[in-house]
Amino acid sequence: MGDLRWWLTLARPYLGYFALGILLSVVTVSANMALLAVSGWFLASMAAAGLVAADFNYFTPAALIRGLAITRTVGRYFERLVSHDATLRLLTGLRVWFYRQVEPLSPLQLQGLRSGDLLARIRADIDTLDSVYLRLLTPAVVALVCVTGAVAVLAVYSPAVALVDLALLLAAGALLPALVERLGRRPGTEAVEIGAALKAEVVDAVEGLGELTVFGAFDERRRRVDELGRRWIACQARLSRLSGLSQAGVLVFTHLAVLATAWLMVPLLQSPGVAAVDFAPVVLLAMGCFEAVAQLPGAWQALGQMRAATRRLRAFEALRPGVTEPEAPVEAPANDALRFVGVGVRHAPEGAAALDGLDLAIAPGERVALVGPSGAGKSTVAQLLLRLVEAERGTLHWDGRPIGDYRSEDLRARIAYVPQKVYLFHASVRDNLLIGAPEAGEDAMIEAARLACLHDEILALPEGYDTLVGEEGLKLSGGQIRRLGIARALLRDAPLLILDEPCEGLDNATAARLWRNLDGYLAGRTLLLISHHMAWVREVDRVLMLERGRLLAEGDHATLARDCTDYRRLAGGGLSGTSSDDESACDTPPRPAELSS
Ligand SMILES: Nc1ncnc2c1ncn2[C@@H]1O[C@H](COP(=O)(O)OP(=O)(O)OP(=O)(O)O)[C@@H](O)[C@H]1O
Repeated sequence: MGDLRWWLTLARPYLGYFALGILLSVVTVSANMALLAVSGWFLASMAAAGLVAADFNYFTPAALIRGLAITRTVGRYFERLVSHDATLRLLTGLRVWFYRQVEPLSPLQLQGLRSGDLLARIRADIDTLDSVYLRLLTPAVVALVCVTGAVAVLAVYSPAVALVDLALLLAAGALLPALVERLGRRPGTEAVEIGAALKAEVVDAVEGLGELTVFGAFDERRRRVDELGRRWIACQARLSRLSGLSQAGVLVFTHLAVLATAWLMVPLLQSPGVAAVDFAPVVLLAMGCFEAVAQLPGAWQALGQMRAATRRLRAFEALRPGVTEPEAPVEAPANDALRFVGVGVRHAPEGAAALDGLDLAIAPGERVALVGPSGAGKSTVAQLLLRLVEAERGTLHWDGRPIGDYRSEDLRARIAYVPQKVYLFHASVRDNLLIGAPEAGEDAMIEAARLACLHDEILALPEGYDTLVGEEGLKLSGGQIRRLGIARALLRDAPLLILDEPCEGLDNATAARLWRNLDGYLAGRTLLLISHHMAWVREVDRVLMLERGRLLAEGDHATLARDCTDYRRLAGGGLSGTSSDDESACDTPPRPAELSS
């Protein structure tokens, strides 16, 4: 009931269309029932008049029959038109609702969902819900109205006939659906869940096709897809069998009603007030009533699927955006003075802290490198600045104000970010470059590509800047993808540049060239470099070393390389003039305060 209320709230803007569609459905089904009854009466009356050679005005009933036939056809046409229109509007409304639930969520909150599963929710689950109107509400209202009307007409001839038919109609329109709903609940729920898992598995397998082939894991994955496919088909087969049986059940009740009505009508034909020609219309009307309930078992059978789809969609209602926007935001920051005071971040409520009381400061225009072992929390610092995660404790000040005072949009506008994994869209090189700066001109784009040491390689592609990069940049090398990500960020012309592992996949000569280009570009900008590439780290103003979410040491590269064992161990062979295994110089790492003093 709660789910139906939820659905009705979402469908409120379209209730007028639904009401019109249902009204047209009632008119169509009523016209059909009346057509059967009037035709029966007409044929019987014509036959009776023929037997006794009496005069019979057949013009009026013939006109009525024609009128009912036209009403039925035209009614069906407009009913389909209106109900399809209403359904498509509802689909749009549901998709917009779903998008509104997902949009404020951080990409990190959606990471737990497989992309195929998200696709299944936005497509198949929403499609399932559109049938609440077509398959559930409309047949239920039509059955209620038409059966009430028809039984009232039957009662005029014989209360006994009306009662018996009502009982059989209840059996076909209420008892049978309840039974079918009970039996269809489990396969219906499973069909939705297994269908979604199947989509997710197939999308995952296609995305990881390269790895599966190289590691010889393709057959195992195919076996899993086959298994899910088999289970899904089994659910569908059970649902189809149930659907066939329920339709057969409606037919059985229809024929029982015809037999019972005929059996009860025969003795009544002797009584005054009932004419012999009434036999055919009463029996045909009793039969026609079942058209109104015929769809109900199927509708109730789909209830299990509808409930499962609703549950999967409503799961998003419980998700709150990971980052809250201020009610009264202040002006965007004027500079990039950043100060972390005791900042703690946890990616999952029950998970370990990614940042655990981090204290650090970055001055506007400073070039800072964030180093530390894997999992130390370096990327989390970038995610905090990008407002993808929120600190659970401590404060992060930006231009002297807590970060939560600003609109996320304003902060992101100040940042050019190259993530650890650069994502390329299946579009041209140009489109991928312009994502962060759609207004940028051709010259600015080429300049950014030059700075990222990519321009010549783009020109060598078959269609230069118009070459399609393929799914996730399949047609480019790892180093090219990374430099495209860098060029895209540089084109944004933002005052704070955050580079997360920018040298990954680059040879030393290209990395050196790239740094020389960046050196000029960075004038007047702030750089936060997250890197294990010592050739770049040694060039920045200050190195901040993190470990387990805390600042372990800070200073310039030379000082750290001289005084800090952990830094030397981390830098490994990247330190010239310092032996990485000479650990005697700094047995206990200097505290940040000692180093910066
Ligand atoms: N989306 C996430 N959900 C749950 N835990 C996460 C998530 N992202 C990071 N973590 C955890 O937070 C901690 C810090 O991760 P982070 O990515 O910031 O480390 P890092 O220093 O950048 O590591 P690397 O050098 O390997 O990129 C790690 O323990 C990691 O497992």
